Amino acid sequence: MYVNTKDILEKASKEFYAVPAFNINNLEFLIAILEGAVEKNAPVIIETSEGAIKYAGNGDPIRGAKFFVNLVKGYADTLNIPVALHLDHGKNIEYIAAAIKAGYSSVMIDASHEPFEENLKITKEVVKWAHAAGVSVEAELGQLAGIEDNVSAEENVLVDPEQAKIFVEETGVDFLAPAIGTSHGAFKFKGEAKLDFERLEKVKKLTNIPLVLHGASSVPVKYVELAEKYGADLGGAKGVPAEEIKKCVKLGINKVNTDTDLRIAFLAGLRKNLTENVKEFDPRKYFKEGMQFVKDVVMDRLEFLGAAGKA
Ligand SMILES: O=C(COP(=O)(O)O)NO
Ligand SMILES: [Ca+2]
Ligand code: NA
Ligand SMILES: [Zn+2]
Repeated sequence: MYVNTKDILEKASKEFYAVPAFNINNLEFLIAILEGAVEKNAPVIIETSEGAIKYAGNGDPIRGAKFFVNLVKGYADTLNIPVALHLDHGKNIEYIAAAIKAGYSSVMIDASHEPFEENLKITKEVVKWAHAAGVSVEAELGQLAGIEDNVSAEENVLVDPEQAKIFVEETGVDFLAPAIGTSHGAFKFKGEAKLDFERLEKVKKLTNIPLVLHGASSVPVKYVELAEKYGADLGGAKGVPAEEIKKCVKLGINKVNTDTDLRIAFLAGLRKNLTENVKEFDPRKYFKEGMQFVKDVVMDRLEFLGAAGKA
């Protein structure tokens, strides 16, 4: 069933587990994710960046947002697990408005590159607007390095826990993404992963709302190697080890944004399948292996985040 993201995350926050938020751009990832969540009897959050909405709507945010709401709601309403649809890294007011109007469960307003007061002001506006439409809101404090669609920043700016307390009280935001050292994309960290756990613990204590970990892909070696075996060049790809993410969950992370891992898994399956089946020209056949790998990554993540069985 299609639900509000807040319902999923409040329960997770109370019981100290996390629910993955998987980014999609197309039908194949959506089917693989939802079938993985069904198999694990788990809640799941589907999220689309503004770039995904632009892609699905061929440049029109209203068309793209409606397309995804109908696609996700249509499929989710036939399932017995809670499914939410979230706008990831909302920055462009046109896209945020389109998502709210189309019926997204929640929207992120990402104004974390702005000065604190500006971020607070913009977020407050969006919260008023979204709440009037029954839509929940995520915001971000601090900055992640790395790239993702229209989101890019030179380097990490870690969250200030005291600021987080004020921010949550003043804005009424439903869940918060504190920057604690992760970054977007497949090339995280220069050297070892270093997440600021003490900082995370302080933010949870001071805000006591569901928290979001961005840039949380682990970049599993087996799919990187398989993709490279069939011609990809992902040299130097590195992610956040699952053990580090589990530590974050224990400290109060409840939504874990995962995009890159699904992209790499699908890429590996697609390259392998196309290479091994040179006569195949039915996409329902040559997409299958990539979809299976995406489903495997989804089920593994639902398991280690503690969302399995929580539907
Ligand atoms: O934060 C993410 C995804 O991060 P990854 O690139 O690590 O999958 N989406 O908002
Ligand atoms: Ca940001
Ligand atoms: Na988000
Ligand atoms: Zn992100």
